[in-house]
This record gives sequence, C-alpha cells and structure tokens, in this order.
Amino acid sequence: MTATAQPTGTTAVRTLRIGTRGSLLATTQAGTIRDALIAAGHPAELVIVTTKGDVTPGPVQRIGVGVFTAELREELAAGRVDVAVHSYKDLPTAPDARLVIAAVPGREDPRDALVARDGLVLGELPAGSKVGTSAPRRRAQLRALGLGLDIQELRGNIDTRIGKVASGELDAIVIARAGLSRIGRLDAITETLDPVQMLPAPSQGALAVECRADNPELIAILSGLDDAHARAAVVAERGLLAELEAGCTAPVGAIAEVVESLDDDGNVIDELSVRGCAAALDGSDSIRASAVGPIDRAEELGRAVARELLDLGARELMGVTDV
Ligand SMILES: NCc1[nH]cc(CCC(=O)O)c1CC(=O)O
Repeated sequence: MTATAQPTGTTAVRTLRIGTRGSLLATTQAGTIRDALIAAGHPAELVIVTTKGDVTPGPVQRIGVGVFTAELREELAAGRVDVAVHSYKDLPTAPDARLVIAAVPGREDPRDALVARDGLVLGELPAGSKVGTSAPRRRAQLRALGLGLDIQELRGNIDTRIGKVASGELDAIVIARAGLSRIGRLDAITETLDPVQMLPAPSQGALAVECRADNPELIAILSGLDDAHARAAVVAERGLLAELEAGCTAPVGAIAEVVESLDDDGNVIDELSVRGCAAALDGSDSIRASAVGPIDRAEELGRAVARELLDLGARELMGVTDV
C-alpha cells in the first residue's frame, strides 16, 4: 500500500462494492470474497449485476464468449463497482487492459462430476441413456468414450440441471464439481470424473477477483487473497487455451496440478504437471499431451502442451463439426 492509502480497520474505510451475477452460485462465490475481505478489515458488500448470459436462453456457444462476464467488466471499468468476482473459466482469454486479476483464491476441485439416476456411475449407464450437457468439451469427450450415450442440450442454473435427473427427464448430467460444492450439493454427485476420462475446462473451479488496473491500493488489498498454486495452475491452463486460440466453448480440456518431484540432488520440490486435450465435436477422435516443469514457468508449460496438441493435429480436430 502507498503512503496515501486510507487506514484500514477504522471508521474511515469506505465499503468495497463487489459486483457479482445474481445466481446462487455466483453470490455464494462472491460472498466468500466479501467475507475474506471483511475478515481482513475491509468492509465489503455484494452488488448484483444482471448479464446477458443470465437472461438469454440457448447454448453459450451461440450467445458468445464472455456473456457472463462482459457486463460485470463494464460496471467495473466504469467504477460502479470496485471489485468483480467471476468464475474464471467464463472469462475470455484476451486480457482487458483496463483491469487486472488481483487474486486467484484457493481453488475448488476442478474436475467434472456425474449426477445420475439410481446412483449410477458413467460406466453403468446403458447405451442410449440421455445425458445432459451443453459444453462442447464435455459433449466431445463423452462421445469419444464410445458408450453410445444420447447427449442432450442442457442449460440453466445448477438446481434446474439437477432437477432434470430427479424428475426423470434425463438419466444423468455432467456438471462442474466446484459448482455443486459451492452451493452445498456434493450429495447429488454419483461419480467425480477422473481427468483420464474427462479433462475439465481450463480454469474450472477457480475464481478471478478483478479490479481496475489504476488502483494500486485495492490491488494490494486483494492480492492478500491470492493463492500462488491456484494462480500457477490457472495461468498454465489458460496459456494452453490461448495458444490453441480457443475459448471456453471450444472442445478443449486442461488440468494443471502442483506435484512433488525430485531435483538432481534428490530434494523434494514442487513442480507443475499440465495435461491437455483437444477433441472432435463428433467424438470421432481426441488427442492428449502433457508436460511437467517449474511452477514459475506455468504459462510456458501450458503453451508448450498446446503446441504439442497442434503438432498432433488439434487444429483439424477442433474443426470437425457437430453431428
Ligand atoms: N459455464 C457455466 C459455469 N461457470 C462456472 C461453473 C461452475 C463453477 C466453476 O467451474 O468454477 C459453471 C457451471 C458448469 O460448468 O457446470
């Protein structure tokens, strides 16, 4: 903080306005940031911002990348809110020069989860089972497993999605485990999908805490919420996505994890493991690549995995259209 910063923990502190979407998931996520700021001595409150993604029906790949985050970013850039909390995976890969992601807090489990009727796991679903998901990445990877599943469009908030299994409209859905965790519905999960079968979306389960780039005092306050390992993982996964020139609606999965390895002298050190995949939307093929390297070269590692995917034909594969 600079010498001109207001003293904290006193009555002189202005309440920080945290912009969030109005869904239960979004307000719960933003609520954790509000609570952490208050605990650190910075009064904060939530301000609900309605986004195009909240009011437009239809698949996200048709309404456009950034539908959940663009309005929130405009409110932030215009100074109507001080902080925005996003699901990181909903942000476009292109940076917004007016803003900075001042914190990537500790991340939830990034994996996808299956919510199926009768407690079934993926391998137990009979061919022809109706499985709801509209993310092209999930659709492509599910098809590539060759289980003969009937993949159906699915949107709406988490409760609506789970409700379609409870009502019998669908046999199962695939959804981010993090979302269920945040709203206290882990009980609905019948299987957490191993990344060997289903690689999650780049930055799934992570939050982006954003503010204006011209506010160093606020950046300093928010950086107290940053988790170095979560940030490194997200930087690698997003680097992979950016190198593929793809967005959150592309059939691309990635996961980066901090793992322990031995250095040349036999000492245990933390490294970053990065796995990525690109799949044809029709499930006809999918390719994978991986790398392990220093945590402080996260972006480079992610981009290197992406280049390997490109060498293996990712561009052509991602061009295969839906069936
Ligand atoms: N695109 C919608 C979205 N954005 C963030 C989450 C879940 C929470 C997260 O990944 O952080 C979801 C729902 C889902 O993919 O099932």
